[in-house]
Amino acid sequence: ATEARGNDNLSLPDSIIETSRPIRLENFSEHYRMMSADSDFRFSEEFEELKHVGREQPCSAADLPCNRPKNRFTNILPYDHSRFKLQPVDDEEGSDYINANYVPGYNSPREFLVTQGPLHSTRDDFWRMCWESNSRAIVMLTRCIEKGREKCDHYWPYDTMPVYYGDISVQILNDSHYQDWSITEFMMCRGDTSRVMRHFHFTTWPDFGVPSPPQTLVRFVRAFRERVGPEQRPVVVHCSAGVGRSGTFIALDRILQQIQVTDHVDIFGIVWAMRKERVWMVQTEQQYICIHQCLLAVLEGNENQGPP
Ligand SMILES: CCc1ccc(NS(=O)(=O)O)cc1
Repeated sequence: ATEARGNDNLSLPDSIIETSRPIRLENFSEHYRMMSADSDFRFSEEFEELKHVGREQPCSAADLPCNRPKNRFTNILPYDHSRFKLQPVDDEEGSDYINANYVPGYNSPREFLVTQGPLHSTRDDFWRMCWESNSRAIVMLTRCIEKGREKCDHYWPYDTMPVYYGDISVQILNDSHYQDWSITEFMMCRGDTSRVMRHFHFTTWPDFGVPSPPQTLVRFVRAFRERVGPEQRPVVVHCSAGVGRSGTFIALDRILQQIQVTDHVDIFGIVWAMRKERVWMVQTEQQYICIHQCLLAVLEGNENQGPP
């Protein structure tokens, strides 16, 4: 059985602390049974070992007085080393700042640009990030309002009239609605250049929770990945804080591609690598377990079971 491992000495470099725990796919079902026994005892232990990963890294740009109002949550700040930098505007202090980090995926070490749900005051910066990063896809994993609270600004047009966000115009070209998500195509224009940006909006994922049933998330990741290939452009991913649901989505996307080509999976290592780049990626233990449940459903061939 996997003994509880890890160390209490948090100053040890990653090279000494284990940063990966690969599991053979043929053993995954037994691994899940063992980890979930006794009320998820070993899942709790393993998730706890991720608690401090990355937390020693500075967030000095986020902490500048001119940038503090740009953060939706005061305790969810981007690490300096992996943050996305907007093209600075003249000598305007903080004009390169947005609460967003590059996070690795299966296809690239900077495959995803993970960010908070834009504020009304930062939505122009959000579109500038989409443009300046050369992204062609946005994954949104929250509703704008949940339980009466604003989780994200409605940063895109309500109808097919073009809307300017700073010097970028956005116009809805078409949209498709499904039970748990919608897919919209925008035309983005800046100066004489125009691009198509696709928006994948998952609408039934409760904050701090998990999709129910987990298979719904598997189906969404598949719907996303069959439309967005492994191209060399970052995918913008956000929820409200840009950590819990965003990290869970990225972990599953990476795993579903990896199991096509290898006979093992390292969920612990994937979450470790994400947390080195952005705080709290996969925020709750239930989200960590959900990733395992999604993989189990795929391996057991019932990813299409449960409510359609
Ligand atoms: C405490 C700040 C905070 C708010 C919301 C979330 N959830 S989310 O990252 O899935 O949007 C995570 C953290």
